[in-house]
Amino acid sequence: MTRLSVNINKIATLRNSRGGNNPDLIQVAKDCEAFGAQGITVHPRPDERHIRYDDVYALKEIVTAEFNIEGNCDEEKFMDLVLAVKPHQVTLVPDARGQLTSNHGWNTIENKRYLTDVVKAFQDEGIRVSLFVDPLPEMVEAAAATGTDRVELYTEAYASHYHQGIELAAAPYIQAAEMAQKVGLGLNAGHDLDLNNLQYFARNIPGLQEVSIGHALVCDALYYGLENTIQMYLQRLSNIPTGNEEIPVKGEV
Ligand SMILES: CC(=O)[C@@H](O)[C@H](O)COP(=O)(O)O
Ligand SMILES: NCC(=O)COP(=O)(O)O
Repeated sequence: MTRLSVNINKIATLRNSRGGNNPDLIQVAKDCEAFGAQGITVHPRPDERHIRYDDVYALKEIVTAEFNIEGNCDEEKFMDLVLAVKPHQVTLVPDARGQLTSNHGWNTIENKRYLTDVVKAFQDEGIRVSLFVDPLPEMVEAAAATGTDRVELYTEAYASHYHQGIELAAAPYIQAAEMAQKVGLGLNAGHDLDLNNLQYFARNIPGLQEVSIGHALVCDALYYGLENTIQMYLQRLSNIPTGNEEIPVKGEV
């Protein structure tokens, strides 16, 4: 079954908006796990607009499910943080400092040499590496040459076009996923996935191991409550026909 990693960035956004500790990010992470989340994802950005670097150290002490840290390895502080915290997984995202949110994947062809070195630095510390990429088979194929364990498909285009034609919206992701299988990469996905678009995606993308979902899930929790909402997302990921079992991946840590 595709695993659900809950991104708690927006919990930190709400907390920071008043300068106190409400909502308590650490307690929310514990509760997300208790409610069924199979992972916790955070994306500490250089401006610490939501997740602060200190949060990551505190979360490391309490997260018992998969801990996934996202960020840009161009930032030395991010590299140092991840190598110190040693999460289960690091997802490398080529975001510039001023971006509102993540909006593109790596050019794994142009950045092959650089990413190869970075991937090794994390793998040498026992950290699984996932590269955030657009749903382009050539970017997936080139990602494999860096030695990465997985790629994460950037799903904003799927979410944006889902309503105009679901098969057409999913087609590039199926092709990218088939390339991932061909080159022996594990497969994650994320960005703008929600209760409406998730089930079709999970049922039709071969080898999908993990989705990380935050913004829509936190918005849904305002109406349905956090426990209910996590259960609703897990329900979208359950009863997936076999054939989407986790694929053992070379170098998987
Ligand atoms: C990499 C990705 O697509 C998202 O996880 C992103 O990290 C969300 O960041 P914000 O929560 O800052 O929009
Ligand atoms: N990698 C995607 C993620 O962690 C959450 O993205 P979103 O659901 O907040 O768009």
